[in-house]
Amino acid sequence: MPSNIVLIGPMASGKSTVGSALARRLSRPHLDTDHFFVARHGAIPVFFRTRGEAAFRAAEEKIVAELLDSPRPSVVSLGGGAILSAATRQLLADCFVVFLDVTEAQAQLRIGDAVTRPVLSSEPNVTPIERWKQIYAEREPLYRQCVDLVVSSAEDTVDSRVDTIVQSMAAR
Ligand SMILES: Nc1ncnc2c1ncn2[C@@H]1O[C@H](COP(=O)(O)OP(=O)(O)O)[C@@H](O)[C@H]1O
Ligand SMILES: O=C(O)C1=C[C@@H](OP(=O)(O)O)[C@@H](O)[C@H](O)C1
Ligand SMILES: [Mg+2]
Repeated sequence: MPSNIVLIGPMASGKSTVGSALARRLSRPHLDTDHFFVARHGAIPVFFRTRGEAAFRAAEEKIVAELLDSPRPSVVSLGGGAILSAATRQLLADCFVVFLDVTEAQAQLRIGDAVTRPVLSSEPNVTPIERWKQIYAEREPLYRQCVDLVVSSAEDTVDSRVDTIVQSMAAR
């Protein structure tokens, strides 16, 4: 079994939800980088407003590095933009990296009003789902660079996604 399993993908692809279920299935700790961020720095939308995105990315990079250095093999759910950091992408080379894909229609149902994800309201006159699409297009090459397993958007339930990840790891 690889040391850390890391879930990456766009906002609302299910990284936090699937990560939690996968960790339960494997009896591993679940480390969600956004939860650690909030515990250390407070709410993400407030941090974006007061400190800006560059400060968020720097703090996020530090938290990801700390969590990937955990002494116990863990399931780590990253925030959707964590792979923007070259240092983070480099650390992922030693992990089993799972990209959770999601369609625009699924994302639209799942992002809600986007208040908790400030990058979706960063452009005036662009709706959250339009912004989600733009960001996904910008980041997709980076996601694909890092990945060991792609879980297709056709695998729609949390349980089927967990099954696919466990089976793929067992086959290695
Ligand atoms: N496979 C799924 N089917 C239906 N809803 C899901 C699924 N995965 C996640 N969700 C829901 O979508 C929303 C976003 O999921 P979340 O795990 O927070 O995504 P991420 O961490 O990738 O942004 C949550 O409300 C969650 O309950
Ligand atoms: O994609 C992004 O830039 C972000 C994704 C969020 O996490 P989720 O992908 O878990 O929603 C969170 O880290 C922050 O709002 C920024
Ligand atoms: Mg999340």
